[in-house]
Amino acid sequence: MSLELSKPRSSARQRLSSTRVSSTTTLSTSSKTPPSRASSSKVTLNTETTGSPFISSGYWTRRRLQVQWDKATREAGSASVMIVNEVDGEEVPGVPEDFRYLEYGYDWGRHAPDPNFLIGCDCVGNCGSADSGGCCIKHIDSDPSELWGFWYDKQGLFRLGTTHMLLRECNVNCSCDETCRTRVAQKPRKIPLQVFKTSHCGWGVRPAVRVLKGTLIGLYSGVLLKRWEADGIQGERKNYIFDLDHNKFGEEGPIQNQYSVDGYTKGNWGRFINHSCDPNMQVLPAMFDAPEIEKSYLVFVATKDIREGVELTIDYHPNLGAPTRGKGKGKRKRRGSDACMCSAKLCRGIRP
Ligand SMILES: C[S@@+](CC[C@H](N)C(=O)[O-])C[C@H]1O[C@@H](n2cnc3c(N)ncnc32)[C@H](O)[C@@H]1O
Repeated sequence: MSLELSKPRSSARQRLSSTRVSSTTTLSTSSKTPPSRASSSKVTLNTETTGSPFISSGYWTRRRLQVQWDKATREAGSASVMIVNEVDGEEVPGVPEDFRYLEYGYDWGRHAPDPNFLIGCDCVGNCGSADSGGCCIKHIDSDPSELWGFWYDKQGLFRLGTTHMLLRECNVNCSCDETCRTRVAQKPRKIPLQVFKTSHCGWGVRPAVRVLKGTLIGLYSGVLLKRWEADGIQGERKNYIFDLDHNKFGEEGPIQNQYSVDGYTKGNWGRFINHSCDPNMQVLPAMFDAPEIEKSYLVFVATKDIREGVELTIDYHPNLGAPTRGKGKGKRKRRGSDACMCSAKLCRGIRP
């Protein structure tokens, strides 16, 4: 999946590739089948939580995993994430035995940012209000893509179609207060979600309430790794790695300065987002607690009004262009390990 900030675009360019290119954020989807549950092959019937005969495998039971997620979301002050399966007997989504739910942000490890280098604003109160001083309405480095703030409307919805491809929010060094209109991605997630078993794409994510176009649904979380470390990861874990390879000029710079997010053993609901050729979300980078763009967050933004219960999806490879009927499911193969199983009318047929 990729994001390009150098050109004014209204949607993120996303791609799947094991060969990374500059200015991209990649979510690898190379495994043959949706990862199933934890590592142990022992299969037992579990009736612990619901009384129904869900198939349990390995360490995780539905109840154990749900308790962990409930605790983490509560502690983060976020809305709930429920595990739901109305399709078959698989009790839990595929997570490794040492999985830890991380609702918000990154496990920075050795790469913790230094907030002292964050540039703050001098606004008073709520940036953009008549008496704030208006310092946030300014160009930084004469670059319109860095126009500070105001890509959100008064309801905190992202103004889709603006040229801003970087959500630079106010931060700890700003003089404004918590009511500031630019602080949206950094706030706890408000939309309650379900991680649910889909009919064809393993587990996916859906909202438990209606979601308005422009809503920032939340952030992708995980362990921050140097890109060269992430490049060495193989197997199932590779499916949960996002490369943070966007930057202001669309150039990546040396690999030593590039990062990826590994959502495999630590992560949130974002690791279960499936691909669709006609998605209802896009991914944008957001900065607010790290001065380096290479360490920005990945934010899922609704690009349509989404009804309760409709699966949330992104295009893993939007730079392939819009699918057309001629190149869609009618003509391309939909079998095999790389078959796209999204139900879009204009499905490309092949999963990127
Ligand atoms: C990041 S994971 C998404 C969560 C995954 N469905 C699960 O159960 O854990 C990416 C994997 O989901 C599956 N997947 C996602 N979108 C798909 C699609 N449109 N068609 C088929 N499989 C898909 C593929 O197995 C892919 O490697």
